[in-house]
Amino acid sequence: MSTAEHVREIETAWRGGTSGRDPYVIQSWRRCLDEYHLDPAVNCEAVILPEGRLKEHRQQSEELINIARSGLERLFGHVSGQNYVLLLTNRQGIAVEYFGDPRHERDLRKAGLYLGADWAEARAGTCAVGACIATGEALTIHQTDHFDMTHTPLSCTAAPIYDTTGALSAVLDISLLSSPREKISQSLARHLVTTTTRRIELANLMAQTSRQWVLRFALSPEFLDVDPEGAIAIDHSGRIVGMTNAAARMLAQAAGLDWRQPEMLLGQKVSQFLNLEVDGLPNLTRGRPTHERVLRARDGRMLFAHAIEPPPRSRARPPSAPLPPALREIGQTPEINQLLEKAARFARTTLPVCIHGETGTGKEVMARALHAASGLKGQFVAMNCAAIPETLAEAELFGHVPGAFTGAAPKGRKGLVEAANGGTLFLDEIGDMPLILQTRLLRVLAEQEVQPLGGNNPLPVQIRVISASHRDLAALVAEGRFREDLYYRLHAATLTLPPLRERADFDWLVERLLARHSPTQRRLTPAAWAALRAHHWPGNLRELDHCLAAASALCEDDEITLSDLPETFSGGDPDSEAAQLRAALAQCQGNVSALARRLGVDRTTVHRRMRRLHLKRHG
Ligand SMILES: Nc1ncnc2c1ncn2[C@@H]1O[C@H](COP(=O)(O)OP(=O)(O)OP(=O)(O)O)[C@@H](O)[C@H]1O
Repeated sequence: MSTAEHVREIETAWRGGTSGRDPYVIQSWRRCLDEYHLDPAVNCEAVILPEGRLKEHRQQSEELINIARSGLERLFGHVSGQNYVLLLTNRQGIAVEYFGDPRHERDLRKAGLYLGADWAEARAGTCAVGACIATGEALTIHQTDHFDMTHTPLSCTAAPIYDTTGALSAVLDISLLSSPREKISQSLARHLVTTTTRRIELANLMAQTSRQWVLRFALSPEFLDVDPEGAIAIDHSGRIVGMTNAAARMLAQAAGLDWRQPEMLLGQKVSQFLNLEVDGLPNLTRGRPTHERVLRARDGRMLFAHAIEPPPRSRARPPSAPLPPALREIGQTPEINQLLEKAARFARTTLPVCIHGETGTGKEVMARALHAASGLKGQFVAMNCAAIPETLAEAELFGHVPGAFTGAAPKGRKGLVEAANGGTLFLDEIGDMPLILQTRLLRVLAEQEVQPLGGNNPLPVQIRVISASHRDLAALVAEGRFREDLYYRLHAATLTLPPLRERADFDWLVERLLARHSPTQRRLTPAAWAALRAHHWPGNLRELDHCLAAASALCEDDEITLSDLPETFSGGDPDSEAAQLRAALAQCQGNVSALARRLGVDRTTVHRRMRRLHLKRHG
């Protein structure tokens, strides 16, 4: 088909002319023209994200990739030798996992059948991943079904993967660079992807469920125990707390509801949908023959069911779930790990969290990680209470209506509280918040609504507040400079970050920050390592970050030496006792015994001097 013919066909279909295409193809063409304003006459190359952005997307999808991997490997095994490529994309349409024949890597990359490819409909036009995200259904976009002529050689089949709350979380796509002309040739591909996504969802439900019953079901008894169609997680009171997409469709059909409204299903009693009470679950376990484990849905359909009992609660602490990826980035010691496990538990709640720690210890980084791990859909909005003059802070936080005060924005302005609606409001240096603002903030938190300055209509808001301070807030309360009621409201949960000088993962942090600042792999010489380890780090991670950024900028080859470090390390005042001792320590590569031998004193003397001069011990 020529480009002109293709464009003509799209235009005819857009005007409502008859077409032999599947309705979902026509609907996607319409979206491309009406919503994304794409032009079918203009060819666009496949978009592949740069390494850094791909890494972010992969980190966010890490848990899913791990659960999906064995299903993907198995599927790739089935189709190997037939030139199929598998892509797992996130819900934005970015390919975060890829299985393809390395011999065709160049062609696959060019066609966008590659890791990091962006298959969002708004950018790629009609394509299987994009249409699957838009419709939530499995489908095939075959050759000239594609909107953009760049993609018309391809045949792509995609199926959605839903999380246990019924939200679309990923798409599995199986594609061919070249395929037979008939679209029907891809029905087996469609069957394979839907089977795989169903199994991935089942595996995900099992992985997410530890304290609930799981009810698996099938329409016929033969495959019930080995390959069920769907599954539901049920809590001890008989309410549905998780489900696969096939289960959501079954439940919705049973009650005459729409499966696309999972909120109508989650939290409901299972007895609303099936002739089953929670007490009946033990009768559906494996101990009973499959053909006797029969249930009837409220619409009269018969189902075969398999109930899996929650594992008994052991007295010992259960092994902790893997940390959300955003939190894993923060540190590596057993102490930090304990803190991160605590943070992961807080992240799953809406409790206000107060983060303590000296300046630069990573309080904002922790707040952002908590937000990322919370799954909240709204934004992360930060305000530094110490940086904004008292006169402006009120309007900044709560917004204002037009003409609310002299100098107000003519159209009014949305405040940070409103911007954070549905997300997280991070209040840094909360101890510096003026008392009048504390009173207003308390009212917003108590009433869950905000009234912009000069306005009469309060707006309902749902925000999660994370606050941080390097000051002793309890002391500020005692001095009457911080409201006691606000203090208790913000301190539902607390996290305290250790100063850098106390962190045993210092070397790990240095390596990570170095990688962040050096495009190429850079090493530190032993003397530079020793100088860094010996430093007292009053500015904590921020100071370390800046120090390594400066050293990376100065360093001309792939080795950072003592002279690349800021002057304080190589001894700004070479005659000062601290500088001399630091330099001598660095020359001995941080080894206190070696230094003691060299100075002709014993080790305790060296240690005493180091303590006095705030020098840190090697390692
Ligand atoms: N876990 C970490 N790994 C690497 N870098 C980090 C980590 N935590 C913080 N940093 C870096 O340290 C610097 C300071 O972090 P952040 O702003 O979160 O600290 P803070 O405690 O909020 O500071 P302040 O008390 O001044 O508000 C930033 O450059 C950040 O990138």
